[in-house]
Amino acid sequence: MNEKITFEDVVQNTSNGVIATDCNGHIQIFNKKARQLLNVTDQDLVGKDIEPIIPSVGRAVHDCLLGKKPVYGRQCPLGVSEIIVNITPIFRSEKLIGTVCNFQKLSAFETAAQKTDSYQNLNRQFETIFHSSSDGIWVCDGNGIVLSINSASEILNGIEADHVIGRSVFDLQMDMVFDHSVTSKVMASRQRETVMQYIAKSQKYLLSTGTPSIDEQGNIALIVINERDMTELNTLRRKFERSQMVREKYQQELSELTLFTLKKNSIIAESSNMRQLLQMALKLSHIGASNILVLGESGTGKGLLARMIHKNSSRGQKPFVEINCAALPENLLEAELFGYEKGAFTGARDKGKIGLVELAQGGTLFLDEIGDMPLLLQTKLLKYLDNQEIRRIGGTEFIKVSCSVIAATNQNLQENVQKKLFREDLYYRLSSFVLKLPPLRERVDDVSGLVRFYLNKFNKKYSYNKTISPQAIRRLQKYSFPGNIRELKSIIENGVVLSDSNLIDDFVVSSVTDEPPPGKNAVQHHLPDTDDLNLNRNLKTLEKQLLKQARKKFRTTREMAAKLGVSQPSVVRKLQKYNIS
Ligand SMILES: Nc1ncnc2c1ncn2[C@@H]1O[C@H](COP(=O)(O)OP(=O)(O)OP(=O)(O)O)[C@@H](O)[C@H]1O
Repeated sequence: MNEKITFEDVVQNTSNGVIATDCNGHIQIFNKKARQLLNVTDQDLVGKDIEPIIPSVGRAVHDCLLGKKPVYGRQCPLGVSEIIVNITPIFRSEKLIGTVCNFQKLSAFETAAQKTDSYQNLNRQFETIFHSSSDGIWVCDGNGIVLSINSASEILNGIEADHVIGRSVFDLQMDMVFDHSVTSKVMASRQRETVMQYIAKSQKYLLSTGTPSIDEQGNIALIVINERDMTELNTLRRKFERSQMVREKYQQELSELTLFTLKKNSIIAESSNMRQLLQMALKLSHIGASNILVLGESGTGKGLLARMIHKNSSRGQKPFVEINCAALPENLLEAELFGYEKGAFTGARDKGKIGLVELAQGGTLFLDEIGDMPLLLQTKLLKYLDNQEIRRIGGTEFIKVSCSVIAATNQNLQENVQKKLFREDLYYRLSSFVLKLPPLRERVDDVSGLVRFYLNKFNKKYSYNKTISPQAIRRLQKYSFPGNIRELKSIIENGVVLSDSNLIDDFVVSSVTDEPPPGKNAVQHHLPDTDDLNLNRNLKTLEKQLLKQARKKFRTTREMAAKLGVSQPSVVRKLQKYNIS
């Protein structure tokens, strides 16, 4: 009769390891297979906590006890191999009394299957990365055969993967898929290469970098090519280059404009220091700057510069009102500047008079010879500059006047400030921007241009066709021109008018003697033949003689001033003093 199989037999002979624990995780029952798989003795297991024996299974047991739920398919390391464990809670009358663990070793096949699974997972991850990359990616083998390309590459190159996979990059190049191949470069150099490709089909520029993967034998196993679309960047670069060109063109136009401006304003400036100064002046015009102080010796072109600043500013169409602060006595100057109401003072016109500041409304007020402005008037001017309003002499009403102010002087204003001849606050108010005109002797490069300019001008004016030789111009370039451009202008005008020959050289050269003639000095030459040695009287006589001579020779007081080396207002005052008309 067949022997009856007990439950014990079943448990002991099952191919799985079986361990039962109490609800504390202590081992109560185990079978042979369990002992075998764990490679332990009975004593190692009986009543022992499962966790120190197989920690990963122990943890699973505790999970099962805590959750009161089975734990299936837990993969746990066991020495160098792995086991797969199912743990089920044991209930009696619904009370949890322990667990039963059923486990078996993973076979080599099962381990391989597991590994394949994880490879598949990895592969899936790579596939996702490969196809979701916005950069194009190609993979070629060591012979340049395309193994795969990603979706971005299909778009960037305007191709389909099926049409290129399995083909050689050399073929693709022949078929004009791209103009040159980075893969072939990598194959030749065996190192990372980068090329810029033009893709005719998609009309894109791609920056392609090929990176080789070298195997253990030192052969190129794979070449991975990464493509980046540079079309956008190239468009941006082209736009940038275009805007650069436009900027250069504007700059060129600006410098041409400067030349044009100079021509328009009859300003000659060939020397670099003068050009720089004029550029600065034009900038001030364009920004609508006010309170510009122009410094420079007499005849250097301060008035001309002030007019240029005005003309080229947004106020150019508005009045340019010029007042020579040295030319009028204090009371008249005030009336001229600020105007007066009728009957404001004896001699005032019946109707009253509008002042120059008011006339300059919206335009430019040019205060020439500001250094000669009397102190009392300086205070009134400062008040106007601060409040932008004036009150006519004898008037009660304040009138708002907005104009830009340019002041000029050949004096050292800072020195005047120190000597208390000029108000310091006014000085700072007027000198927000300072332009210093160099004397002509410091801009020799301008001489020849100025000579040609004025020769041409006076030839036209007097209907002559006089000329000057380069040698005479060179002589002029060595002259110190105490009267600056005004003196040069006057020499050329006189040369054109007075010189007998067509060539004005002789006249010009004789006009520019810096040194007095040998044996005689200027004073001796003009000394009256008298026994009267009174210094003051003789100086006055000499001054009068010189003024008379200059009056005869020059048409304007400015020209006289240039030659005499004093300011024009002082010439005017002296002419009045000696009653020379
Ligand atoms: N760069 C220049 N190009 C051509 N002409 C010039 C130049 N600079 C000055 N001039 C001419 O020289 C003369 C004197 O110029 P301007 O009256 O402007 O000088 P200034 O410095 O104001 O003299 P002052 O201090 O005596 O008033 C003018 O006829 C002017 O046109």
